[in-house]
Amino acid sequence: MSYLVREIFASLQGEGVQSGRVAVFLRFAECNLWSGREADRATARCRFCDTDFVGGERFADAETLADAVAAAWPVADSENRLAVVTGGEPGLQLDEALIAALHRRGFAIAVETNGTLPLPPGLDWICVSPKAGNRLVVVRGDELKLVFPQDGADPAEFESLAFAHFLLQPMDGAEREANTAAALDYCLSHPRWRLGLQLHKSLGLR
Ligand SMILES: C[S@@+](CC[C@H](N)C(=O)[O-])C[C@H]1O[C@@H](n2cnc3c(N)ncnc32)[C@H](O)[C@@H]1O
Ligand SMILES: Nc1nc2[nH]cc(C(=O)O)c2c(=O)[nH]1
Ligand code: SF4
Ligand SMILES: [Mg+2]
Repeated sequence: MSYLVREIFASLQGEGVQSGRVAVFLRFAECNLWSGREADRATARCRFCDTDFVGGERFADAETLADAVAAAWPVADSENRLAVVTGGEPGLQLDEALIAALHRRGFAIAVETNGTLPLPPGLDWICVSPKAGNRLVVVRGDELKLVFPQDGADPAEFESLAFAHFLLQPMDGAEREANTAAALDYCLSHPRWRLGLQLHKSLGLR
């Protein structure tokens, strides 16, 4: 299978429980909840996206793509390699062949997903970020990272799911400050939830 990739870059994981860890980001093009065009945002199934995932480069097969990810690892040795597979929605393209090819190159593989599409087996870390009004099919994993607040996605709805960590990530945009205060308040009164801030944005990283 071939893959349409928006970008590949090294940075720190800026989100979630693994925040601060060095990673290569593999950002796939395309999402099942938004076209990525501003003209469609108001009618999309997910309307607050902070990411440009339109277009990119086509990789012919898993080996070629895994080579490009490995080439982006910032140091010569392969200690503690992590690939964060994101998008767009990685559930559209990520498959077992790519997982195997990345594992062969020494990467642990984390995925950032909206949880509405089934994932292939073999992932090392699954982060699901639910989008209000869109049914989850990925109902277990390592972290559930809810962008907060969202009308129609009360944190309490997700607490019975089989995740090891529950995080609120303030919705970025015009209301970021107010959303951060609201998320902090929620966590202070609901200790199961941990506040997750987008480290890369405050550091000016990608
Ligand atoms: C761009 S998405 C790509 C992965 C996948 N489609 C998803 O939604 O999880 C990466 C992460 O950014 C989060 N995100 C998107 N827009 C955001 C915003 N405006 N503020 C805070 N987090 C946001 C998503 O919820 C997700 O956890
Ligand atoms: N540094 C950095 N960390 C991230 N964690 C999740 C990201 C994403 O867009 O999925 C992201 C991102 O875009 N940059
Ligand atoms: S599901 Fe993820 S990639 Fe798709 S529009 Fe929403 S935040 Fe962006
Ligand atoms: Mg991002």
